[in-house]
Amino acid sequence: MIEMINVYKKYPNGIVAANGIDVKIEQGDFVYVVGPSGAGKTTFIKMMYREERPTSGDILINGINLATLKNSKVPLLRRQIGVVFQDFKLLPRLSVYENVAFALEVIEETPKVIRQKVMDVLELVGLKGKARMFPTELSGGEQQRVSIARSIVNRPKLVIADEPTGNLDPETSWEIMNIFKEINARGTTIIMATHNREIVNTIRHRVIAVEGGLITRDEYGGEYGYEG
Ligand SMILES: Nc1ncnc2c1ncn2[C@@H]1O[C@H](COP(=O)(O)OP(=O)(O)OP(=O)(O)O)[C@@H](O)[C@H]1O
Repeated sequence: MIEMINVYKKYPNGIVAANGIDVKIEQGDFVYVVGPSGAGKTTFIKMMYREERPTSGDILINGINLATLKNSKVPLLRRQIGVVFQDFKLLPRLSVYENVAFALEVIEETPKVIRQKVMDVLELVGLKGKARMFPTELSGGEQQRVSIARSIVNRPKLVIADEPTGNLDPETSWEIMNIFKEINARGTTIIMATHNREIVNTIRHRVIAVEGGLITRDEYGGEYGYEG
């Protein structure tokens, strides 16, 4: 379970990107975070994996308070949270297999366990046959599949995605959504910031709307509700 209590975030330039956010997200929820550009969506989700620290307030993830968590404990936290970005952030010199294995190797898994886990997730995302290829040899959709495989290889209970379909064509975006659906069906919480109105209005889930650093709407099965 994730809980934010009166979370406030002011950047050094004086911009307030979170202005007293209170929210609870239960294990297994699927949440879209929507809102206009500059509303504070990325800040909201960055605070959930401690990419940003709140200026004040508490952020509890399964009992761990991210507001006070020591920097030395952040790598351990990150292994429990999968993160997916709009621009994939794959390592260009590593193969598909190595990009995914990298996340496991840092926790000193045995080669046999690594191989099994990597091939299992590559199968889940439909890329088992492309394990030896390099990111530049893949389509955008395939690169996003690798990035999703990497995010779930440690079997995190939470996957956070910031505009995961932002660089993809509509058909590929639906395919990527199917993978998130599969991950969510296994009990993993998904928190996804998105500008994709069609997806939000078609595959209905909880919608948290952020505007001016505040949650202005929080609705199960809600609509996208913005023009942009
Ligand atoms: N590192 C930073 N330093 C200073 N200001 C920042 C920083 N990151 C974001 N901001 C500001 O905080 C506000 C919220 O930004 P944020 O990226 O969270 O919005 P967003 O809703 O994700 O926008 P978009 O949909 O365009 O990605 C904006 O005014 C932005 O300029």
